Amino acid sequence: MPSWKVTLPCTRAEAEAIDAAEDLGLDSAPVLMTTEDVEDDAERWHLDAYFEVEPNDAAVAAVQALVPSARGRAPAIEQLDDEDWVTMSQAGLEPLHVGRFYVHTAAQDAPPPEGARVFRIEAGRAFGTGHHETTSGCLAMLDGLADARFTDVIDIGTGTGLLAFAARELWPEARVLATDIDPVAVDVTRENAEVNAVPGIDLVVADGALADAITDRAPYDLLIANILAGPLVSMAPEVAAIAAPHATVVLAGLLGRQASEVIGAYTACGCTLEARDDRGDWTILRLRAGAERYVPTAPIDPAGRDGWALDI
Ligand SMILES: C[S@@+](CC[C@H](N)C(=O)[O-])C[C@H]1O[C@@H](n2cnc3c(N)ncnc32)[C@H](O)[C@@H]1O
Repeated sequence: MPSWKVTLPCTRAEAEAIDAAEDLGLDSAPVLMTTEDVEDDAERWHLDAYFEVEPNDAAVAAVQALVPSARGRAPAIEQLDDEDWVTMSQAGLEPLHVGRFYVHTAAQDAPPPEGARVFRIEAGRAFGTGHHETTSGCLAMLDGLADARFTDVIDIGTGTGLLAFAARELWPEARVLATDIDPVAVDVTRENAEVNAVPGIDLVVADGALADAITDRAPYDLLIANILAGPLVSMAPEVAAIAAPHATVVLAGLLGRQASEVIGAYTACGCTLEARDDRGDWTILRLRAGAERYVPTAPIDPAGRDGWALDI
């Protein structure tokens, strides 16, 4: 999770021109947020850039370059603890209504729409209040599959658990396994499952899809992974290998310009593209696994995955 913040004042025009997922050409891409501050009846704006690692001089310079009006001003650089980030990222988030799902955080208590399945999601130290385009896009994609029948579901990179909970709601008979590389996310998912009275979510801390706890219960007929383009590409053979013939695969976390590379990686493992939803800079893909179970052509070594650092 992001843990450093670089702040600079900016103008409204600069704020409006800044894109949250702007590619600054850095190894560690920041999340950018612009905020309007009202002080003494005057309109002021500032830019916050959240980094997962301490920003170096090049990273700070890249942020400064976004706001020429702040030339000569020293940026405020602050280290955040996880709770600070979470509080900030949840503050002001409006409840979200996607298909039959209504998602809110503890900060909002407006009455939900009648008939909606309500999830109160605390991100804790994990990702996924539903407000990111990737999460809401996956929710919409799952909601659109409500008439399908699935018996074995896996949510790889579950974050707060929200997508696994939606799957549980849509397919009450299915076995649902939620995994994350981050043990904190698994704890947060367990807590959220309790708060929302979501039964029967099995949880595993695992990197990718190679762990015995995952492969032992393969194949899965619905696979969901909202991670990032690099890991999605390098994980394609292991994800395809746990998919049942004709399984549905929902992928997110990729930018639109990365879609062809991700689609190519899964096509090479027997999948075909069925649907694509572009939301802002982000793209959600739905693919169908091949008619026969995919067998990787070479043994997969997670330590040998080479796509992780790719800026594709
Ligand atoms: C963008 S968040 C998505 C969270 C949630 N599924 C959602 O849609 O809101 C990506 C999650 O994937 C997890 N992750 C990253 N790399 C992973 C890997 N190799 N294996 C499993 N999970 C991974 C991260 O810890 C994080 O919780």
